Order: sequence, then C-alpha cells, then structure tokens
Amino acid sequence: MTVDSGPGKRTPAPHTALQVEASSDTPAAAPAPPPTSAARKMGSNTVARSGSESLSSVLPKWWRLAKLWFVGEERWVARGYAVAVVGLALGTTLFSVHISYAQRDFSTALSGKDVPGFYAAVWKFAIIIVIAAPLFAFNNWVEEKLVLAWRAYLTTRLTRAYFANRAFYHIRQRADSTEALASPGPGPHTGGPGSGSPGSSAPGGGCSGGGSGGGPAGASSLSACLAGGGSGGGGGGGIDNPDQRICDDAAAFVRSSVSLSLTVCRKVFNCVAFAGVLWGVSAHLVVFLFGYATAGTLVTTWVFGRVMTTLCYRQLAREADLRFSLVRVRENAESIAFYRGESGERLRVLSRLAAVLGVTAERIRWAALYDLWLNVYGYATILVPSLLTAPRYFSGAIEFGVISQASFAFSRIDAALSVIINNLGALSGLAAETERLDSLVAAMEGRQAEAEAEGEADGGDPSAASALLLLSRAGGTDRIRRRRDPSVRGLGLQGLTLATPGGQLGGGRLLAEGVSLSLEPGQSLLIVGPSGCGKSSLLRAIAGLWTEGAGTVTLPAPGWGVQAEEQQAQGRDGPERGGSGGGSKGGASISGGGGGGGSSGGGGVFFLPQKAFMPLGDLRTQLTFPSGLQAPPEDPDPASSAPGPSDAESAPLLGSASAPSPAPAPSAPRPLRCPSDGALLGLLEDCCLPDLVSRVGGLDVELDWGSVLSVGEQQRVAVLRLLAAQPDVAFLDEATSALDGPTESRLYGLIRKRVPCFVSVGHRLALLQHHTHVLEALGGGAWRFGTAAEYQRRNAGAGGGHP
Ligand SMILES: Nc1ncnc2c1ncn2[C@@H]1O[C@H](COP(=O)(O)OP(=O)(O)OP(=O)(O)O)[C@@H](O)[C@H]1O
Repeated sequence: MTVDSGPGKRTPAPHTALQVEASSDTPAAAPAPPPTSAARKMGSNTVARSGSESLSSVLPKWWRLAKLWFVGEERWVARGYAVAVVGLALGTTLFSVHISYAQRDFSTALSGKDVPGFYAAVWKFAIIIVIAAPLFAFNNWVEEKLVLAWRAYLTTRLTRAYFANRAFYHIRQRADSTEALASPGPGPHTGGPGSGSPGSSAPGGGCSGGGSGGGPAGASSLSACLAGGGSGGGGGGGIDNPDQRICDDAAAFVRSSVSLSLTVCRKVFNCVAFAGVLWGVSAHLVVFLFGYATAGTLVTTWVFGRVMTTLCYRQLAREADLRFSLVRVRENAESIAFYRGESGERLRVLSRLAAVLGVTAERIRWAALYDLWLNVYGYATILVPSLLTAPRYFSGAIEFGVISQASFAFSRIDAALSVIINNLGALSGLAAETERLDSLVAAMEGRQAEAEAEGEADGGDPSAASALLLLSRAGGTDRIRRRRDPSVRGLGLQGLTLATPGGQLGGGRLLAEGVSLSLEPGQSLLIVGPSGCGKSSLLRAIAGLWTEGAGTVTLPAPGWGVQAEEQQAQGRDGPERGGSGGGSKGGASISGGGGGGGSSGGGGVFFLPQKAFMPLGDLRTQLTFPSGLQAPPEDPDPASSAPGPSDAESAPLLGSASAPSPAPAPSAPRPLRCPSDGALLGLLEDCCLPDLVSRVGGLDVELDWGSVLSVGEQQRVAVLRLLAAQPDVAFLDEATSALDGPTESRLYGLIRKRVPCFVSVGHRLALLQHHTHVLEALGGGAWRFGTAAEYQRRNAGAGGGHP
C-alpha cells in the first residue's frame, strides 16, 4: 500500500514493498562548500572559474543567488513562505511516522488472520487518507505559490540589472570580443555565437562532447569544459545567451531550488523520525544503513556528479544556441530570402541541433550507467532489513508486523541518506543553472562597478556627477574620460585616443590618436573617411559605449526639462555658420569659433545609430522612442512583487541583498520630452511622412514596424524622434543614408533649425552643405579637423574625393 505526497511525486528509488511516501522526492540537495575563486569583474574581460568546479563548489554560488530574495527587500514574504513549507514538511513527516504504526497493525492483523483487527486497521487507513489528501494538496499549493513569487522577484531583478547601465550592450560586447580574441577552431560543438570555449582546456577547442567519456577521466575533461564555460562564448569571459539565462535558467533555478530544499528538509525529518523507529527494532540496521548510504553517496558524487553537472550545463547552452539561431532567421527573414541564404542557415541550425543531440545522447549514456548503479544500490536495500530481522521473527522474538515496519523505516532513512544518489539528475541541473546565473550576475555586477567608477551608474545623482571630471575607471589612464558639464552646450574632445575593444591600447586596433576639437552651439561637424576607419567608433566613444583609449569627451549635462510645446513650434534661429578651426593631425587641437543658436530644447545629447531601432509597440511608441517608453519615476511598479526601479538599478545586484531595504535613490527626472499627438502629427508632416498615420490606421496600431516600414521611412521616423527630443547636441551616424537627396536636404534643414549643435557621419558629398566643420580620417589613427569651406577647397584642388 502506498500513500503518496501528491500526484506525480514519488521516489524514483525501487526500494520497499510497503512504502508510505510522505515527501516529494524530486531534486536533491546541494552539497558542501569549497568555493572557487571567480574573477567576478567584467572589466577584466573574464568571469573566470577555477578548473575544478564540482557540485560542492556550487553551493556558495547558489546561496548568493538565493539570498537575493531571502535577504532582500521582500525577505519577509520569502521567509514566510519558507517557514510555511518547512512546517508543512514537518507535519507530513510526523504524519508518515503515524502511518508506519498503522501499517504495522495492518500487517500483523493480516498475518495473524485477526479479522476484527484487520477491519480496524482498514478504518484507520481510511481516516488517514481523508486527512492526508487535503494536507498534501495544501502542501503543493503553498510550494507552487513560493515558486511563483520567487521567480517573479528573481527574473524581474535580473531583467532590471540587464538593462541598467546598458549592461545588455556591454555583456554582448565582451562576448564578441572574447570570441574574436580566443576563437578556437570549430569543434564538435562549436558554431556561431556561443560556440567555442576559450577557457576550455579540452584539446581541440570547445568541449569535445562527442565522446562518451568514461568514468572519472571523462569526468575531468568534461569538467574542464565546464570550468572554461563549455558553451558558446561562456568560457573565458563572454556570457552566452543572457536572454535564455534570464528567462529559462532563472525559472528552472527557482523550481529546482524549492523542490531540492524541501526534499532535503523532508529527508532530514524522515531520518530523525524513522531512526528512532528503526533503532527500537534493530540498532544493527541503523549502523549498517548509515555506512551503506555514506559509501553510496561518495561513489555517486565522485563518479557521476561532475559529469552530470557538466552535461546539464552544456545542454542548456546548446539549446540556447539552437534557439538563438532560429530567432536570427526569423529576424532576418527578408535578407536571407533575398540572398537565397536558406541553405547556409539551414546547415547552421542543423549543426546546432546536432550539437544539442550530441550532448543529449551523451547524457543518455551517462544516465543509463547511473540507472544501473542506482538499481544495484536500491534493490540491495530491499533485502537487507528482512535478512537482519527474520532470524528474530523465526525465533518468536518479534511479530511479523515489526518486519514490515522495519522495512518501511529502513527505506525512509535510506531515502533520506541517499538524497544525493537518488536526485543526482535534478541536482546536476540546478548546479548548471546556478553556474549560468552566477556568471551572468557577475557580469552585471562588473558593469555596475564600471558604471559607478564612471560616475554614470543608473539611479545615481546626476547633478553631483555633472560638474565633475569623471574617470571611466578610478585612476585609470587607459580609459576615455567623459565629462558632463551643465554649462556646455556643444561638444569637446581633448586628446581623444581610441582603440577597438578587447585589447586595451596595446592589443586593440588604434582608430584615433590625440583628436581634439570643440563645437559651440550653431556649429556642426561632418565626420568623413573610408569605410572601417573608425567614424562610428568615434560616436561610440562619445556615447560612452567604447571606453578603451585616452582623452576626454565633454558633453552637455543630461536633458531634464519637458519643454512647452510652443517652444518646438517656434523653432530656433538657424545656426550661425562658419567658425574657425585649424588642421589637426594626430594630436592637434582646434577650437571652432562661432556660436549663436541658443538652446531651449529638451537638452542633453541624442544619438541616431546607423540602423533605426523599432521597438515592439504601437506607432506612437515608435515616434516617441525612447521617451515614450520611460515610466515617470513616480509610477507604481507594475509587478507588485518586484523591487522598485530605484533600488534594483542603483544598488549592486548582489551587494544590496545583504542589506535591509535599500534607501530609495533620488528620483530621476524624465530625460526626454514626450510630445502630444498633435505635435507628433506636425512632426510627421515635417519629416515627409504626412500620411503614415492614416495609412496604418492610427497612432495606436501595433505592427512589426521593422518590416512594415521601409528603411528610408524608419530613418525618417528616427529623425522625427530627434526633432521631438530637441537635444543640445545630436549625433547622426549615416542616419539619412537611405533617403533621396531632396528629403535628406529637407530633414537636415529642420535639424539645423532645431538642434543647436550636431555631428554627422556620412559618405555623401551633399551632406557637406549642412555642416560647418569636417573631421577627416587620414589613416593610421590620424584625423584632420577644419571648416567645411577649407575641406571643400582642398578636395576641389585634389579633384574631389570624400565624402
Ligand atoms: N565590437 C568590435 N570589436 C572589435 N572591433 C570592432 C568592433 N566593432 C567594430 N570594430 C572594428 O572597428 C573598426 C571601425 O569600425 P567603424 O564601425 O567605426 O567603421 P566606420 O568608419 O564607421 O565604417 P563604415 O563607414 O563602413 O560604417 C572596423 O575595422 C571594425 O571592424
């Protein structure tokens, strides 16, 4: 007879004949500590792990993640749930001790042909079922609620940290750089982003997961793969598939953690409760059992533990790689179709599928070996209690029911002591999820530390930062400094030296050396040069996305005010053209004169990248991006169980967990204006999109804008956003490259009227007329700054040329 703790919750072990299951024997316990040192700094380009990761080393990392909830601002909710589920686990355990005595009476009455005793025992069991059913159901309900609340918290917090300080960009950037620097040859499980394992010590690069491995030798090579990241881009520093980690791994981590912790709790209770029962029957049995379970656990963790954890880790990464390759096909469907590139993409997807299947096949092989071991171990425990108690029964010292009670108690204690043996699969999964989340958190923390050193951490006090000279890294001489000055309304570059990421000045490619210039309101700059010379990279450095190099960038303070609509209607006077400047090669410093063009717009700076981003949402969202998506600081948090934006984004992801409720950061003002519908219609007219609203059916219509609008229309929408934002300084990276000449000219006319100072990157000669100055790439990191007129004269003499 078996009474289970609930549907689908049964011990997998084949143990005893008479078994009352009072626990949910799913995942197992996380074992003991020895921490590995992890270089948790993203700035070092590594999220290194020691080469000897094991199940036990995961426990401190697991606790670091778990305490986010249990020590964070929702700690009382978390602890309330924890107390409830542990209390219920204790209740159900006591209940099963009671059941074991009922079973004993039942068996004894049956063997003694005691009819009244038998029916009394049946009644007792009927009563037990009536109580057990709601108790176990309630137990499961509380457990599910706990999982939901914890997942909501963890995923929300990770998501916020992912977007804070542009961590999503920097994490991607690190992964790309790491891959580029250390890309191994394609191994059996390599291919595309997420492939290769720079940190892997496995010969041939990547995790050579194709082999079956065998015993400990296989385990160690696999664990070396794990230590190196093992999965695409995960090794050596890059974080592969952060989206999958935030979405799937966080959910699985929470579910596994809850069931595993409860399993451990129940096992401990069972062990204590039934050890007393068994001791009363046979002390020998208890001693034997402890020795037997200890030996079994050691064999299990040594032989199977690392391999299973490593395989889980790799499987998660491979699955994410596969899904990512399919998502890329969806996102680039039209380009692939034009190129007729489907066969290449199909091969890529299939090779990733093969990688998934390879890891899965390897897991199956190891699972079969593990099952073999589990069965040998488990079935042996069925015989032992009877063997040890039968002689006393035959001699009449004990009743028949005592044998069955001993078997039952033996099975309970055995299950408790064999918690790792019986739950290794789930334990390995949890260890892999913990690793993946921990390295993601480390990368986010690294970014947070970097942003704090830069003085630009989200949620910080902008006014304090604005007048200071901000070092990207304290004391650093290899970083570009960015200065936000409220008195500045233009742009200043002092001795800007820039290299591509991934190698500091020594290793990265030098793109610019000692470039200095300054632009006042009313002046504008066109950056020209051959493809790949570093034009867009200069904008990346100015925006703070790339920091490797030297020198100082001075920008206006972030925009604050929401301007009155009429200011936009009035527009601004056209900028006074001209200004002075001089040539610069290498370190020459030129300050453009001129001026005028007072600013009354939204202020701050605004960047238009080469490819306009079209977020999910309605047309209004497209036109007002990014301001239209920013919730005012006073808005209540939509996810009631999630931390507020201020604490989650201004505090280090893990650092804040140990503190009580963090003090809320100062409310950040809306940096950009959000125009009314009327103003938007006017701007659409200005930007040569007069019929867009009527064509798509209104501002509230939601479409896949990236594919519905032509590239030129998307660029016009991007310029509209710029005009709506009214920044002090605007940066346009080939932002009108898809437009016809007259439309481009019209848009630049508007920009000149409404934006006091702007910088463009472009190749077209026609752009020259809209700019007062030119920065020209000369090659080898040298640039020349001068007026547009000078540039034109030089090029006329040279018979044309750039842009
Ligand atoms: N993430 C990166 N890591 C390393 N190098 C990069 C990265 N992104 C770009 N580069 C390299 O930096 C160099 C400059 O790139 P950039 O985009 O600034 O060129 P560009 O002058 O704007 O070219 P184009 O006119 O074609 O847009 C290129 O050689 C490019 O390959």
